[in-house]
Amino acid sequence: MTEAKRLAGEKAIEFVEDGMIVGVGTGSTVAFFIDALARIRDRIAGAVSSSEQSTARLKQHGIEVLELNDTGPLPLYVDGADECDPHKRLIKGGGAALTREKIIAEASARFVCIIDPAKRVDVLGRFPLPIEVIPMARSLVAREILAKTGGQPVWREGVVTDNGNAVLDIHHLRIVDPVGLERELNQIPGVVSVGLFARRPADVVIVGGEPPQVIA
Ligand SMILES: O=C[C@H](O)[C@H](O)[C@H](O)COP(=O)(O)O
Repeated sequence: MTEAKRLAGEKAIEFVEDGMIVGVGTGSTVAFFIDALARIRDRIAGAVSSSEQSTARLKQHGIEVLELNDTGPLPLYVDGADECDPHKRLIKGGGAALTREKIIAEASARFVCIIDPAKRVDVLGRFPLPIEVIPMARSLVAREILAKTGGQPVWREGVVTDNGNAVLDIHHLRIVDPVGLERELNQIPGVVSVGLFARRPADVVIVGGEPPQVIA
């Protein structure tokens, strides 16, 4: 799968145009994108990063990292996913970076999602759904989710997000209405963000392979 991730990450470079500020996601697939971006760093105006991990890699490559508050809307966001359905709706957050990823996806005109073929599913939910929560609300949110969805919340113990919060992973969900579930879970007090990208799905999905498949 590593090779498929590399092929997807490198293909996404074709969406980068001269002078762009590029939104950059998080994860092992995005790492290949960042490495490819480094080869054209003189042609871009900088990057907005979704995590401390990606910021470190961007800076190692000499790519300037800018603040979203300073850049305003972005033309392009490139990020991976843990699952992707046929409508380009996603589960994200396996690396606990979901909140900043969601913010940058929302701020971007075009969201290009880069995945390996194993991430494709017909119905979302095989991958446990990550939820970022305010630490003091962890048990409350877990109880509400159990009651509302029947899914099994599991605390990702020891993990603290870049925003200082906790993560719950919801197992055993079969997500037939991703937009509705995203809306419902977002309303529970203490939820910071939900790793469902359904209201704002990807615009383009690149599936790594020889050759990569571009689904627009
Ligand atoms: O929080 C992490 C992100 O949502 C990642 O984009 C996602 O987990 C996919 O990561 P990877 O490319 O390592 O499979």
